[in-house]
Amino acid sequence: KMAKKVCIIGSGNWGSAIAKLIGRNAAAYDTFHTRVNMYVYEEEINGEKLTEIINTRHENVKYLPGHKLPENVVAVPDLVEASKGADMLVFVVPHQFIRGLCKTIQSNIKPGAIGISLIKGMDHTDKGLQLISDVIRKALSMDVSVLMGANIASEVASEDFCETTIGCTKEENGQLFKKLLQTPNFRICVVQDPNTVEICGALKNIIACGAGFVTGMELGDNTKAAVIRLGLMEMMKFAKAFFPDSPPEIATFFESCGVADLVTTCYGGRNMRVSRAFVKENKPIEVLEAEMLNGQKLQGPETAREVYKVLKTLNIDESEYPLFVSVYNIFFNKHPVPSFIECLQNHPEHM
Ligand SMILES: NC(=O)c1ccc[n+]([C@@H]2O[C@H](COP(=O)([O-])OP(=O)(O)OC[C@H]3O[C@@H](n4cnc5c(N)ncnc54)[C@H](O)[C@@H]3O)[C@@H](O)[C@H]2O)c1
Ligand SMILES: O=P(O)(O)OC[C@H](O)CO
Repeated sequence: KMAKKVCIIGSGNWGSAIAKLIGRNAAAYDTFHTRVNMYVYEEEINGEKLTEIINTRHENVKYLPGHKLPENVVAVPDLVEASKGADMLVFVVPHQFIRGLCKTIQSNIKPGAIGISLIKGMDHTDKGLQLISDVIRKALSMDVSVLMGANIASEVASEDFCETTIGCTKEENGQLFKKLLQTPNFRICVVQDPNTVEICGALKNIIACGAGFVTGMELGDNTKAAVIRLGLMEMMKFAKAFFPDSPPEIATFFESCGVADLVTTCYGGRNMRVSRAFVKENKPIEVLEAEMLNGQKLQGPETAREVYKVLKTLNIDESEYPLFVSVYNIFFNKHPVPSFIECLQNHPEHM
C-alpha cells in the first residue's frame, strides 16, 4: 500500500501544536508519507516570511513560540499546492475562515481523500444550523471526522498528559486518524457520534465566556461550577433539539469533548481569559482579542452570535437557552455583565 500523504490546513496555536504530534507520527509509521505539508497563511514578521522562519528554524514564532516543530513538517503558503495529492486533510483554522479555504481547493481534491476537523465553532444557513464539518463535506464531498477535547494547545505542545475524542461515521477513518494523532501523552477515544462531539466543541466556547464573566466579577468557584453545569444542560438540550434524527448518546458528554473540555476551557482557555478582561477593562471584545492574543482568534463570541441567529431562524424561544443568549447580548447588545447572573438565577433548570 502507498503511504498516505497528509496535509494540515492551518498553522495557528492549535494547528502548530498538532503539527508537532502529526510530524512525529508521520515520520515513525510507514502508513504515512514522512513529509507533511502545513498550509500557512503567510505573514511577515520583522521583515521575514513566517513560512521561511518555520522551514529554517522549525518554530512558529508567532503562534506557538518556544516549541520546535519536526523538520518533516513543511510550511507552504499556497493552499492549492499544500493540499495537492493529499490523502488525509486535517482542518484546523479559526472557524470564520473555513468557507473561503474550502472554495480555494474545491477542484483539487484527490478522489478518496478523507478529512478531520479540529475546528471548534459553527456556521448557519437560511435553514438553521450548519456544522463546520458539514461545510467541509458539502464543499469537498469527502468523509469528515472530527476531533475535540480538553486540549489547550500550549499544554499539548508541552506534551503534558491529556485525552481527546474523535467522532466519526466511518470507523476505519476514525481509526486511521487516531493512528496519525495519538501519542503516549495524547490519548484518543473514537466514538461514532460525530455530531455530538462537534456540538460540544463548538458550544463550550460560549460557556467559557460565561465563566470569564463570573471570574471577572470575582465570584468564586461555586459560581463557576454552576456556569459549567448549566452550560452543559443547555449543550445537551441543543444537541437533542438539533439532531432529532441522530439523538446524542449521553455517554459522549462524558468523553473528553464534553465535561472535561468544559472544565479546562472554563479555567484556562483564551475565551475565559479575554472575557474576564472584558469585565475588568470595559473595551469591546474585538479590541481585547487583538490586544491580548497577538493574532490568535476567539471562537466564543462568534459562536454565540451563530447560535443566536440559528434560534431566530428557527423561531425558537430565547428563554430555552438563557446562558447562550445572555453571552450574546452582553457582547453584542451592550447588556451589562451582571445581567448574566440574573440569567443564572432564573434558569429553567431551577423551575
Ligand atoms: N488554541 C487552542 O488551544 C485550541 C485547542 C483546541 C481547539 N482549538 C480550535 O482550533 C481552531 C483553530 O485554532 P488555532 O488556535 O489553531 O488558531 P489561532 O487562534 O491561533 O488563529 C490564528 C490563525 O488564523 C490564521 N489566519 C488569520 N487570518 C486568516 C485568514 N484570513 N485566512 C486564513 N487563516 C487566517 C493565522 O494565520 C493563524 O494561523 C479553532 O476553531 C479553535 O477553537 C484551539
Ligand atoms: O483557548 P480557547 O478558549 O480557544 O480553548 C482552547 C481549547 O478549545 C480547549 O480545549
